[in-house]
Amino acid sequence: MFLAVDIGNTNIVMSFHDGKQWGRTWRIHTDTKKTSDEYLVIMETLWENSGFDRTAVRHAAISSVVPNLTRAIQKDIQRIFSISPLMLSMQVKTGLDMSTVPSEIGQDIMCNLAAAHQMFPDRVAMTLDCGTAMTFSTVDEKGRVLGVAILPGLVTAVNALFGNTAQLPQVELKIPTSVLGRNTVDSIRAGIMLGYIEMIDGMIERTEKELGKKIAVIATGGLSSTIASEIPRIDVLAPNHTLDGLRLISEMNRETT
Ligand SMILES: Nc1ncnc2c1ncn2[C@@H]1O[C@H](COP(=O)(O)OP(=O)(O)O)[C@@H](O)[C@H]1O
Ligand SMILES: CC(C)(COP(=O)(O)O)[C@@H](O)C(=O)NCCC(=O)O
Ligand SMILES: [K+]
Repeated sequence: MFLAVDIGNTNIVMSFHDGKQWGRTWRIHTDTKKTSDEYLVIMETLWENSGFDRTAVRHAAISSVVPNLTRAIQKDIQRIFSISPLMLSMQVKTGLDMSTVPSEIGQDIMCNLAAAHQMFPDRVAMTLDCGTAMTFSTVDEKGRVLGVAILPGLVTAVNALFGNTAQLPQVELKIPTSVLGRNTVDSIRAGIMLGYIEMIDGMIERTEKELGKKIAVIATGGLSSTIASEIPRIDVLAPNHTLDGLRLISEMNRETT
C-alpha cells in the first residue's frame, strides 16, 4: 500500500492506495500549534481503528504547504510505518519540465500540475484547486508549467468579510436560485458562489485567449464538487487529484528512494 499525505492550510489529508484505488482517507485539522507527539497520538489512534496491517504500507510521500508541520508529520510517518516518506521538493522527478517550475510554487500545486499532465498528456491542462486558497495552475502538452493564479478560497473569502466576530449566521455555502439575494445569507451566497462561478469561467476563457487554444480543466479540493456542476467548462471533477499527483511522483522516484 501507498500512503499519500497532503498537508494543506485547513486539512492534513492522508489516504491509502492499494494499487487500484484510494481507500480509507483521513482528514486531520491543520493546527500549527500541535506538536509531532500530538499528531502521533491522532495518527496512531486512527491507524489502530482502521484494523490495517502496518507492514502493508510500503511507500509514502508527503506534500506540504505548511513548513512548520512538515518535519513533525515526516517523523510520525517514520515512527508508525518504519519507512522514509518521499518529501516533495524541486529535486524530485515529477514528469514536468522542472526548468519551467517557478521556484516558490506550492507543493500541492506541483502535484496538481503533475497529475494534470498525466491525465491530459496531449493537451494544455488547467487544475482548479478549491482549498483554503483557490488556485489555477496550467501545464502544456510538453509538461512545461505555463503559470499559476492564486486567490482566496470560497470559505476564506467569507471569513475575510465577517471574520470570527460574525454578527451574521454561519453561511452554508450552496448555490442560490437567484443572483438577487433578498436576505443576508442569500446575498452572500449570490455574491460568493455565483461571483466565483463567473470568475472561474472568466479565468478559463482568459487563459484560452492568452494561449490561443482550448484547454482541458480539472477541478479538485474542498468545495469543488459544489461548484463544478455549475461550470460546464470543467471537464473532470477529480477529488483525489492532488493525491494522484503525489502517487505519480512517488512512483517516478522509487528507484532513488
Ligand atoms: N464538505 C467539505 N469538504 C471539504 N472542505 C470543505 C467542505 N466544505 C467546505 N470546505 C472548505 O474547503 C476548504 C478546505 O479545502 P481543502 O482542499 O481541504 O483545503 P487545504 O488543502 O487548503 O487544506 C476549507 O476552506 C473548508 O472550510
Ligand atoms: C497557494 C497555496 C497557499 C495553496 O494552499 P492550500 O489552499 O492548498 O492550503 C499554497 O500552494 C502555497 O503556499 N503556495 C506557495 C506560493 C506559490 O505557489 O507560488
Ligand atoms: K490543497
